[in-house]
Amino acid sequence: MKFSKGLLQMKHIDNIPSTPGKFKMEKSPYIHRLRWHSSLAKLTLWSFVFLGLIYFFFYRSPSSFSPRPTDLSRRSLRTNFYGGPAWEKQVRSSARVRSRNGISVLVTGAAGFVGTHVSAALKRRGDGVLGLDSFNDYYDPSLKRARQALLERSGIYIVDGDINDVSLLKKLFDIVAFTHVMHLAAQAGVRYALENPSSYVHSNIAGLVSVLEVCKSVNPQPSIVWASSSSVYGLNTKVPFSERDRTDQPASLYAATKKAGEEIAHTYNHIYGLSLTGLRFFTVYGPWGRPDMAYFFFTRDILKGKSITIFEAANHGTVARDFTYIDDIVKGCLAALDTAEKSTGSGGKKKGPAQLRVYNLGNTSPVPVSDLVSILERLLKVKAKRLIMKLPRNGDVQFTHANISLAKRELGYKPTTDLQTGLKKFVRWYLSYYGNGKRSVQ
Ligand SMILES: O=C(O)[C@H]1O[C@H](OP(=O)(O)OP(=O)(O)OC[C@H]2O[C@@H](n3ccc(=O)[nH]c3=O)[C@H](O)[C@@H]2O)[C@H](O)[C@@H](O)[C@H]1O
Repeated sequence: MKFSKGLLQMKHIDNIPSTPGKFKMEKSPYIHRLRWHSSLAKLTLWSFVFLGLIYFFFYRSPSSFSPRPTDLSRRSLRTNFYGGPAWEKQVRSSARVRSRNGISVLVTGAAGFVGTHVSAALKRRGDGVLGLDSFNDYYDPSLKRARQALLERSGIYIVDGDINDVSLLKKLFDIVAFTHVMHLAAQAGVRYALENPSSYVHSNIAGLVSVLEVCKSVNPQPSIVWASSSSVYGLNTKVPFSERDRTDQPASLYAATKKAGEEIAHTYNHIYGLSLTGLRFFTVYGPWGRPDMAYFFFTRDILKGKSITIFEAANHGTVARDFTYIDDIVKGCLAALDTAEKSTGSGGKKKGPAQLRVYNLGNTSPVPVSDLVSILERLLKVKAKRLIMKLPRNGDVQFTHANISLAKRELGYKPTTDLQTGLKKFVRWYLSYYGNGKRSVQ
């Protein structure tokens, strides 16, 4: 908005010399010079006003007083102030371990879909949990606030802040010596990268680096488990996808930033001895899910009687996903935290080799998107208005299928929920959350 106002003013200034009659030769040269001088003075004045406004908006605005977000097109250009005894007490209490051998975990993206479920599960077992979330408006923030309210009821506090805010992260580590970081804050969604590419760089690359920078410099260093993605397999055609397969042909910027994250993890492990585990999630779904995902907005649109677009590959080829239920993913996340070895560095220096792992967390049984729609139709008892469309080249891949033998062997990961059962639970939640008419579906 500030930009467009500025541009409007600039247009206005540009218009002055061409004001009708301004340079008409029939007027006396003296008058002409006088007018010309006064126009020049006006132009100079307006230029100063305009430059002043630019200076005020871009250099003196409140957002510049804290570490400045790198992405000016982003939604959260606000500054939060943290601190004070009451705030610190809340942070400490939320992160307090309440069971023997419990861990204290900083969960980034705690108001997100996976973050909420993981935080709740950790708290249930007596681990200490502190959440961090920027509550950005990539999708309806009121859903994030509802998840926050849910977590608050079980004593989990979510700090409202950005992972790029290094001073905030440091402050949190000053208050609590977290043993683990569950880093789930990210810009998700494959197709949105066409609309807002910089948000992916801001969260998935700059944000990851700022989390790792702080983790490497604190003492003791925490162990880190973080969310990578099945999308790193990109255009691979060999299925099922194994961790040993190539990941150098991403189909979306989202995938490219997750792949970059895996390389960045390698660097911080190599230089600083950080223990790092990346989890490649396969299309996670379930209650409290993300409204930008197909199963979620298909449900909304089927109920509204709106048509839905189902993608198909060339020659009527099937588009399928290894849809993975949230409870299975949570088990995988907890197992990754529990098997994470300690980081080996201190004072920002590596003292020995540290653990570096990557696991597929999928369901290992892909389902065509058209079958997903049929299941939803049965559960909702409404016929979908299907529009079949050729898979656009917008970041989507045709097929995902996880080989989970490594996670099975090393994490004891064993998914137990099929799509039919998982969607039943999702639909039940969806109807209870949106169905009473109090909340609008956005
Ligand atoms: O595993 C991941 O790493 C990613 O999983 C998820 O991506 P996807 O698997 O693409 O899920 P999602 O958008 O729900 O589309 C599902 C299916 O519906 C098809 N699809 C989609 C939209 C539409 O209008 N029509 C359609 O057929 C579409 O072609 C696809 O086949 C996360 O969003 C992402 O953040 C990341 O975590």
